[in-house]
Amino acid sequence: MLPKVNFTETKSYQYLTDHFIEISEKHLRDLFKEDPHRYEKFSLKFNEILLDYSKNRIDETTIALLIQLAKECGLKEAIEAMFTGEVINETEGRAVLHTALRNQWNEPVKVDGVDVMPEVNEVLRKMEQFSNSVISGEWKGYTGKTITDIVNIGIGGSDLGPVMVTEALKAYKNHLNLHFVSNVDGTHIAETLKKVKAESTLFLIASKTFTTQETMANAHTARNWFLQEGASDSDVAKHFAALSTNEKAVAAFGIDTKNMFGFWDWVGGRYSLWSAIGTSIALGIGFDNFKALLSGAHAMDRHFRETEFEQNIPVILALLGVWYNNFFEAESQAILPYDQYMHRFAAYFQQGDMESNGKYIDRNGQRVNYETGPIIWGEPGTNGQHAFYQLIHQGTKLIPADFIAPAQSHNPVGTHHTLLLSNFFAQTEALMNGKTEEEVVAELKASGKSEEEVAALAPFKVFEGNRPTNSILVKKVSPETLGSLIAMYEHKIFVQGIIWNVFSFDQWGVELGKQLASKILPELQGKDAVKTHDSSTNGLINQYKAWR
Ligand SMILES: O=P(O)(O)OC[C@H]1O[C@](O)(CO)[C@@H](O)[C@@H]1O
Repeated sequence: MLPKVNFTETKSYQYLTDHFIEISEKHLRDLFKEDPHRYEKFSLKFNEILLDYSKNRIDETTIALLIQLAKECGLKEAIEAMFTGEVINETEGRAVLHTALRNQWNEPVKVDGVDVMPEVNEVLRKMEQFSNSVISGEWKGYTGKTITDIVNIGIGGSDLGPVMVTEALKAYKNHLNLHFVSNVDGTHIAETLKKVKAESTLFLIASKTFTTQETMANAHTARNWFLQEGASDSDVAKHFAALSTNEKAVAAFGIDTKNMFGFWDWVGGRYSLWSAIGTSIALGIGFDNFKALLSGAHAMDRHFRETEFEQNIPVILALLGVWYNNFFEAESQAILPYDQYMHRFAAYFQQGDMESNGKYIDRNGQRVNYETGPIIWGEPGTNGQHAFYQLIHQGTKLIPADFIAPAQSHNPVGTHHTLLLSNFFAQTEALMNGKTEEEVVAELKASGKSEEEVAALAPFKVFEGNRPTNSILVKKVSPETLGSLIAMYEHKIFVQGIIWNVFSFDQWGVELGKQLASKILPELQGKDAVKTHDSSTNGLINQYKAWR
């Protein structure tokens, strides 16, 4: 069982409330002037990842109090409860063990007294065999041709992780073309099918439950297309595989369960890229690279479980997030990777974070009286700079941001990487220091502007600064480092869920829309005018029916 503490009733919260008044009046510029050792004090290194969190609106007391808060909320016990397979997803009655999927040291992990590692290793072995045989060309399609294209059909956690990872690790890609179909909008599958040939395409139907409406609709369309292209029912086995926990539904769909890669109910959808859901990753970058991704995540798991909170990267990131969310009242958190390959990283953690901690009921079943999960957003630098950074620099909202960049590029073309990184370093410095009125006036005068012009323009050119950032500099975006980075954010989300006292591993909030859609579907299919809803919903449905 997880602790169920209201963090706003702890002693450390009270101290933090007083301390906040003091810190909120200070400018980061001054904090750096007062203490020239901030970087040494507020940076951490783990393997080839450096976290510099010195450009945050904190001092040593802030960190000490936040750590005290984590302790008062029972974080240590909670971490152990997760790693040891306790049923911490209480509303669904499940353990939470994505860490077992990447448990490369193979220590036993027990669920209901049974070690899950033999089963985990067995699925990994099957994924290895399968991906090797498809990549090598040993696996043949129904006309005897080798496979050239993989189409992963899944949504949410059965799509976002594989998409994000295969994009981030594109530099490691082999000859197989990867396609991902998620949206139930027929355009997504139709446009994908235009690009592939039935005889050389392998469809992976990725769905934990194997009941998700979008995925099932796309899977049926793919199979119908496959049969229309000249293949027969008996050819389906060579071209369709399932990644799922639901053997019965897989068989009912017509996929040979020999081609099924299983996982377990203790793997949450948004934490499932490490499981059989990662088969498209293993196919696209090879099993050894997939294994390296798991190793990187495992290394971060050990760091998270074994390191004192003061040096614990996910814990520190989480506590900084709580500091801004609950004291500075920041509503969102930006994730800004200065790496084009990582262009889906923020989108991936929109599900990871917002589906986990976007909850207003606490673990006692009570409505919370404080803010929980932030809005996560972001785009890769430098594109973001030319889109929304204006608001981060001079807007009225405080947007704490994580800047992520690799020191080495996979594409060292001319001076591109140096240009990119000069922006990475410049942005966090600019956000921290800003530009004072004095500096602006001096600059305008030096450019030959009149007194009047200087006075008129100056307010627009001033940057308050004092905008907090984390800089996460990695050596290179390798499978190991990416694995560690993903696990780092997963654990950050876990820590915040513990402090906010929410259940981070269920997602009841996505059910209502699904329920209503299934009620509306037959109404759309019928001819009669719809009168069963409010006037807005009726009006919209009936106009749709008139226009379609
Ligand atoms: O893998 P499944 O069962 O198709 O579910 C897909 C997604 O749907 C959700 O349940 C809700 O969006 C996610 O948590 C999950 O990742």
